[in-house]
Amino acid sequence: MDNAAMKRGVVIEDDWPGYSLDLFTYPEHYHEDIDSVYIPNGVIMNRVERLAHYVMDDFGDSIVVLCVLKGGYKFCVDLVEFIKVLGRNSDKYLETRVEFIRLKSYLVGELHRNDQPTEELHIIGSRDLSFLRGKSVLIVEAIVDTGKTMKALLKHVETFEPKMVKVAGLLVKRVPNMAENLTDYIGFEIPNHFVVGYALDYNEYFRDLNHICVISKTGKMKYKV
Ligand SMILES: O=P(O)(O)OC[C@H]1O[C@H](OP(=O)(O)OP(=O)(O)O)[C@H](O)[C@@H]1O
Ligand code: HPA
Repeated sequence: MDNAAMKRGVVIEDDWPGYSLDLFTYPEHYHEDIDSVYIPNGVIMNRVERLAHYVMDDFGDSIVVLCVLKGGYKFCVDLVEFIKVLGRNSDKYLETRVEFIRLKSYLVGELHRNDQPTEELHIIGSRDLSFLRGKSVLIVEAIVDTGKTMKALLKHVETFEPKMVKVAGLLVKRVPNMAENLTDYIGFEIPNHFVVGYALDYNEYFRDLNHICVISKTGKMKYKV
């Protein structure tokens, strides 16, 4: 596989319908709210393990992992766990310090409402990132959609003069005017659908779903605010 293809991660094509819900287990109360299992949990986990290998190969002996809340928490936990396991089973140990950051979009004063991104982004957690100075930083984010969040965060992080910054995005959406080269480690490149699960939410619902799923019309209506 060439470098460019590897960089895109697992590419999920536009016509991928996902797996029938009957083939997997999931919380029964979401039965009407999701259309399909888009990426099963086991596939996510194996891909995260692969990304942990890439991270191990690229970084020296220590990193600061900057987890973007809330969506990034599952990916962050699993990625760091795989990095630790790899370290115990090889002659290289990558020390990880984990920090958290939360971004809030202002305009209507709320985080993403329904599935519509709002405009301006402000850091609301861990504003002072001076501990990043001179450090190797890995930003861990669940999804890069319009790329606005990541662009704003990268700009903010760079002001603290880290030694290097890389971005791990579990999902990158294929959207018009897709922001190229924001993400160094991509789990999956996905079509422009609103997805939930594996800590990704729709108005705070579905974070407790282990698979990544496509929300149904019923689900959108039911949890609309
Ligand atoms: O590329 P973008 O279009 O900027 O979208 C990506 C961001 O949107 C979501 O966060 P959200 O604001 O919904 O907060 P949450 O993770 O706390 O739910 C997601 O977790 C990313 O951080
Ligand atoms: O597809 C998505 N799902 C959940 N949260 C998101 N934030 C941006 N895009 C998405």
